[in-house]
Amino acid sequence: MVSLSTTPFFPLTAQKTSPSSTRFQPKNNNANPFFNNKHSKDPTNFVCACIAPPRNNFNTQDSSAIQFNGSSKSEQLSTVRNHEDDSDVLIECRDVYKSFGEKKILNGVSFKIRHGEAVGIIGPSGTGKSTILKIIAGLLAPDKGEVYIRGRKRGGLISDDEISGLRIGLVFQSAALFDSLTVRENVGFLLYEHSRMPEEQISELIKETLAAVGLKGVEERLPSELSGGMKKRVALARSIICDTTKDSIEPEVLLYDEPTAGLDPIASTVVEDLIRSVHIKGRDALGKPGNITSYVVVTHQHSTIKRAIDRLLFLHKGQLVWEGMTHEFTTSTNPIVQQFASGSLDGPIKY
Ligand SMILES: Nc1ncnc2c1ncn2[C@@H]1O[C@H](COP(=O)(O)OP(=O)(O)OP(=O)(O)O)[C@@H](O)[C@H]1O
Repeated sequence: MVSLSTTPFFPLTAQKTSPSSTRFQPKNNNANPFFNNKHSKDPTNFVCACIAPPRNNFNTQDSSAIQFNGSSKSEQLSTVRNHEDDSDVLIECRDVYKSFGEKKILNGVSFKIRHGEAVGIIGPSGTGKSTILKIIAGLLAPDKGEVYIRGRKRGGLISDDEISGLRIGLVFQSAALFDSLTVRENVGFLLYEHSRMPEEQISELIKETLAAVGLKGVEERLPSELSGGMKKRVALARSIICDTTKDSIEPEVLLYDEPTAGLDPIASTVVEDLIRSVHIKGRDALGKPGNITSYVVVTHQHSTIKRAIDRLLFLHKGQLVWEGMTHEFTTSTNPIVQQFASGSLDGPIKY
C-alpha cells in the first residue's frame, strides 16, 4: 500500500489545488498543506510511495544494542551484536547519497529500521535528517544508494504502487492540515476520497481515532481554532486512521519530523506519550494497543529523545557517526555526541 506525505493513504500524486471532494467541499481555497512543508515550494515534489510484499517471520523482539566504537576521528561504527537474520527489517537505507545543487547533504548513510522499533534521528541542524526521512517516505530519490522496503529495493517514487506490504506515513513538523477543512474532513480526507466506506462509518472511525489521540468534540472545528499541540494531534490522527473494511491491514511505519518543535514542555510530553501510545507496544487513550509497527522521529528535544525513543541514530555532516540505545547517549565518550548532549560550544561540531 502506498503512502503519503502526511497520511498513509495519501494519493500518489499530490494535490495541486485545494482538495475537491465529491463527499465534502472546502470552505475556502487556501488549503494545500503540502505547500507548508519546510523546503518544498513545488507541490509536484509531493509524490510518495513505498512498499514491498509482506514477509512473514517477524521477530518482534526489541532491537539489538548497537554502539559506537568511541573513535571520533574515524567516525567508524561498530556493531556489537548483529541480528542473526534480517527478516524483521522493514526499511533499510543502504549507502544513501543526496546533494542539492553543489551542496552535498547525505554522504553514504546506511541503517535499518526493524519491526517494533522506536528510532530517533538526531544531529546538528542542516545535517540531512529531514532529507533522509523524505527519502524513506519516497518524497525524494537518493542520488546514489538504495532504499529497501521489506527487503525489496524501491525503484522510484510513485512507481512503486504495484507493490504492497508496508505503509509509510510522514507527519510533517507543521502538521500540514488543510486550513479550509474541518478536523473531521482533515482526519478522514483519504477515506472520504479513496475508500468505499459509508460516510457514517467514516465519521465513527474519525471520532474513535480522535479519541485515541485524546481529542474529543473537535470534529467540526477548523485548524485555525486549534492550538499548535492540538494540530499535531490531529495530524497524528490523520496518519493512523485506516480503512478498517480492508481484508488485511498492512504494518505501518510512521516518520515524525520534529513532532514536538515549538511546543511547551507539557504539550511536548502529551505528544511524546501519544507517539508511544499509537505504537504496537503502547496503549492509546481508549486502552487499545496502537497500530503503528515502528516509527522514526527526527528531533532536537531531549525530552522527546528520552520519552519517545529507544534507539538513536546520530547524523553529522551527512554521515551516521554514532548509533546506540537512548540510555547510552548521555554516557557516550564520543566527543561529537558529548558536545551535542551538553550543548557545549567547544567540540568538533562547528556552526
Ligand atoms: N529541496 C531542497 N532544495 C534545496 N536544498 C534543500 C532541500 N531540502 C533540504 N535542503 C538543504 O539541505 C540541508 C539539509 O536539510 P535538512 O532539512 O535535511 O536538515 P536537518 O538536519 O533536518 O536540519 P534541521 O535540524 O535544521 O531541521 C539544508 O541545508 C537544507 O537547506
